[in-house]
Amino acid sequence: MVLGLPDTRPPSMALDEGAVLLPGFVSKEGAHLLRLIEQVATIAPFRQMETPGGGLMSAAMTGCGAAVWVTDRSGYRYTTHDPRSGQPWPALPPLLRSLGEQAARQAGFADFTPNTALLNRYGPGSRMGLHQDRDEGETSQPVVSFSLGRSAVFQWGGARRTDAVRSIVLHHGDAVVWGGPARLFFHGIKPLGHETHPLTGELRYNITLRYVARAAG
Ligand SMILES: O=C(O)CCC(=O)C(=O)O
Ligand SMILES: [Fe+2]
Repeated sequence: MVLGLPDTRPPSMALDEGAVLLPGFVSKEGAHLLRLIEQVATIAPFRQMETPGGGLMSAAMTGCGAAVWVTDRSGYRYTTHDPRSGQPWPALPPLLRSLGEQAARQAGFADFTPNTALLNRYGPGSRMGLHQDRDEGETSQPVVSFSLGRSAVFQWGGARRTDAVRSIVLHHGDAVVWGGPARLFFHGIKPLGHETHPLTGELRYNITLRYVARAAG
């Protein structure tokens, strides 16, 4: 949290069956996680990817692990290699894997075996439209999301795009886990404003840990 105010939120808040907000779950490790992001980005830099429709994603993305989500004119998919460099994606740092497993366990998913971390970087005005995470080829494992730096408004919907959407502010160090009946629920991020965070300035980072069962080259 910013402004030095005490965080009065409970350690776990249910959003839906299978979906949990864990306020401050990684706040102690936040600075360390930001350094890990920097290390990944040295090898596989953040880039704004092209959508199948020809637009640009407003968040810049990269990732690490066995396979990473990419988008270009030919569609959405996971690849084992960074298309920019032709090299395998950087390895998934053990700390990330372990924090992901711990958050999942806390949310009731004891058997999470993450093999990828997608990294999103949002600047002022960056957003992520309402979507489902459905390219993993596997929905029996949850998605674990860590928020770092600037706060953002997370939109949490339901199984259908037209379901009501709740707005939840995610702060530095917060984790959200969704799996089971909520695994394919729609979610997104509203456009960021212009506040700053002591560790990241105007930027927000998000890490999602996932288990990917299918990937292209
Ligand atoms: O930035 C976030 O909190 C959500 C990111 C997300 O939904 C995704 O990467 O699929
Ligand atoms: Fe998502």
